[in-house]
Amino acid sequence: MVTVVTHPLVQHKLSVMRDVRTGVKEFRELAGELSLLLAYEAMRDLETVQETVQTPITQAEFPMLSGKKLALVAILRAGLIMTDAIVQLVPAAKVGHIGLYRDPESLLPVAYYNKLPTDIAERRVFLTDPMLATGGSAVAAIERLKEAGATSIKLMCILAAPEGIALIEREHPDVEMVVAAVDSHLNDHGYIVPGLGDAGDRIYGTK
Ligand SMILES: O=P(O)(O)OC[C@H]1O[C@H](OP(=O)(O)OP(=O)(O)O)[C@H](O)[C@@H]1O
Ligand SMILES: O=c1cc[nH]c(=O)[nH]1
Ligand SMILES: [Mg+2]
Repeated sequence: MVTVVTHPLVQHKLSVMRDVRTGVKEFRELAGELSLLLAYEAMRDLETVQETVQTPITQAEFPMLSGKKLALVAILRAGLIMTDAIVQLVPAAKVGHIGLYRDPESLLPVAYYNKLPTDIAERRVFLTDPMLATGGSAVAAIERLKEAGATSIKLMCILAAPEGIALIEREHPDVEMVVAAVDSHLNDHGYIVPGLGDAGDRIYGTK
């Protein structure tokens, strides 16, 4: 299942990120802001329980977060910008990192790092990567998470291609996706069209 966050604030920020004239500083800031807005939607179904709170006026019952604890997992590099932002909203969440880069010729993911919270099986996992293109990187990351025992995984992306969404739905139908937009298609180099270019390079200024 995929949820597209159509809120005008999300769409405006994404449109500015797409603009080739948007520089590193603004791109990073927008990616962080968009991540917070996506997390607001992705975490909509977090469980709460009524707890007694003493306000300055009286005592009453109010909702507090309950249920499974959270883990934010970034697909390196680009996913880091998202977890760095989202952890501000959920400071008790543990953060994991899965290092993958996409081989430019084969477009297949190459793994170089894996560090996950040891109790990930007991946590709700929010996996972040700004770009879901062929879906190969996200599928590889989900496999690492499931091998480590994760049973509740939501994938958060800024931009997705139909090809990537179809692959996740086929390989991991239990993984819900929350994205800001679904673009038209992939070009011959596996880039999302119209897209926003190479997210990692635009975040870190490496090209
Ligand atoms: O869906 P896919 O076809 O696998 O492509 C998407 C992947 O490509 C980009 O990472 P990249 O390999 O450029 O690495 P980086 O984050 O280190 O820049 C992006 O951040 C995703 O991880
Ligand atoms: O369009 C794309 C596809 C993969 N990775 C990116 O950063 N951008
Ligand atoms: Mg990557």
